[in-house]
Amino acid sequence: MKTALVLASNSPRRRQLLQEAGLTFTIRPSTIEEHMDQKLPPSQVVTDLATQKAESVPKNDEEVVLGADTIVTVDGKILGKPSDEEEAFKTLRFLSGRTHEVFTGVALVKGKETSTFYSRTEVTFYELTDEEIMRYIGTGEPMDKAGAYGIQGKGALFVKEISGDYYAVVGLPLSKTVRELKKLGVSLP
Ligand SMILES: Cc1cn([C@H]2C[C@H](O)[C@@H](COP(=O)(O)OP(=O)(O)OP(=O)(O)O)O2)c(=O)[nH]c1=O
Repeated sequence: MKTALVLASNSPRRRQLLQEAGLTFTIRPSTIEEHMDQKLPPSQVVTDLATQKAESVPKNDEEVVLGADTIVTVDGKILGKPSDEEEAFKTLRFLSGRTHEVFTGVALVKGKETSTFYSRTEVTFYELTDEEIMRYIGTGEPMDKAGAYGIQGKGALFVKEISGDYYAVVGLPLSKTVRELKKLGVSLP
């Protein structure tokens, strides 16, 4: 019996990345409240949240459930999704002209076993003017994204340098995920 993949996510980006990789899967989004403990290391924050998401959805014995979480950190401060435009502005001001880290955690649940891994990517932004930030916020792009930007969208214009997995910044370390899924019996058709 082939193992089927379930994506425990509402994120259109995660869906699209897995589709583009050629995987077939069912979407069963998790509805957990995301609570982050700012005192924990970011790698643990993202793997914990990914685990909570993946373990919260129902599955059968032939299914592997994938949950993921992405956060941005700078100076030891964790930045999730902005709650409003003002917070998006403050976040982007904060990220302007400096290097931040993007952590994405992934959890894969099969039967009673949960395995996790994470990816860390460094992203450096050019100096941003207030006008540039305001114009960007006007596009609506920052509001559902960690760190208030999307590297796959107009946020790309802020990026001076990136070191690590681009796809992990978008929301899923794709090549690593496909490799780990293969070990659990989920393979490309
Ligand atoms: C930094 C960055 C984040 N993001 C997104 C990826 C994630 O979808 C989002 C962070 O929020 P998450 O809480 O990781 O995910 P989500 O709420 O969108 O989806 P779900 O919990 O149902 O899986 O930020 C981008 O799309 N581009 C970027 O450049």
